[in-house]
Amino acid sequence: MADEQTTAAPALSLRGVTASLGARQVLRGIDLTVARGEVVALLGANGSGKSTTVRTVVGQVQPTGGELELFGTPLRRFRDWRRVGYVPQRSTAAAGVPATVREVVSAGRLARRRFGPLGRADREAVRRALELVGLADRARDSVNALSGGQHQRVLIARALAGGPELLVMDEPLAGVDLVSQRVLADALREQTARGTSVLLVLHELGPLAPLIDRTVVLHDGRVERVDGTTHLHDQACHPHPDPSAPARTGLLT
Ligand SMILES: Nc1ncnc2c1ncn2[C@@H]1O[C@H](COP(=O)(O)OP(=O)(O)OP(=O)(O)O)[C@@H](O)[C@H]1O
Repeated sequence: MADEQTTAAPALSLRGVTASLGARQVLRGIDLTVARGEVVALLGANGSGKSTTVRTVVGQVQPTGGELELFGTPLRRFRDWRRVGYVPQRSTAAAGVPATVREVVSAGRLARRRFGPLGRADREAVRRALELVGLADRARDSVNALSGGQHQRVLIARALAGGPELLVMDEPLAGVDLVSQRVLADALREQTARGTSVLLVLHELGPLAPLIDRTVVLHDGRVERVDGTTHLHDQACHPHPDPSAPARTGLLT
C-alpha cells in the first residue's frame, strides 16, 4: 500500500518550505510540485532564493520548516539518492581536478555501484551519457582541457549517467554558447522522453523553452507566479509580438 502511494506521488513536493543561511531567512515558504515526467523551470531575480531552493531539495541546505517530499518520502527519511541527479552551479563545481572526462562522468554511477569496478551496465550508461551531450570523442581528455561550456556538458553527463528519475540542475546554461545550449536541449529532450522529471534554475529559457511544462518565478524567498505551457510556447515563439509573423518560427521547436 505504501509502495503504491509512493509510486503515484509527485517526484518532488514542497509545501511552505522555509530555510535560512546563517542568520538570514532565505526561503519564506516555498510551494512547488514537480509531477512525474514534468519539466519545471525556476526563475527569479538574483538573490530570490532559486539556488537555495534546489540545494534544499538535494539535502545540502536543511529546511527550517514546511514539508519537502521526494517521491512521496519526507526528505528526512529519504535515502534513495541514486534516483536523483544533481548538476550544481558551475562555479561551485570543482575545477582543476586532473581527471578525464570519462572518470568524471563515471562518478555519476557511484551511487548505483555495490562494490568493485564499474560493470558493463555502468560503462554503457557512461557511454550513452557522453554521447547525449556530444562529448563521446573527448572521453579520454582531461577535463582541464575543456572549455567552460564543455565542462558544463560533462557535469550534466555525470548526472545523466546515474539514470536519475529526478534531475535537478542549477543554471545549466550559464556561460554556455548557443551550440552547446542546443546540445543540452537535445540531451534533455531525450531524457525527459524516458520519463525523467526535471527541476532546473534558469535565467532565460533559451533553447530549452519548448521542453518546459511550467515556470515558477521566485521573489524574495516566495513563489510569485506560476505559468503553464501555452504561455511559454507563446513566449518562445513570439518574443516580439508581430501579427504578420508565422505561427511558429521553427527555430525553437
Ligand atoms: N552563506 C550565506 N549566508 C547568508 N546569506 C546568504 C548566503 N548565501 C546566499 N545568501 C543570500 O541568500 C539569498 C538567496 O540566495 P540564492 O543563491 O538562493 O539566490 P538565487 O536566486 O539563486 O540568486 P542568483 O540568481 O544570483 O544565483 C541572497 O540574498 C543571498 O545573498
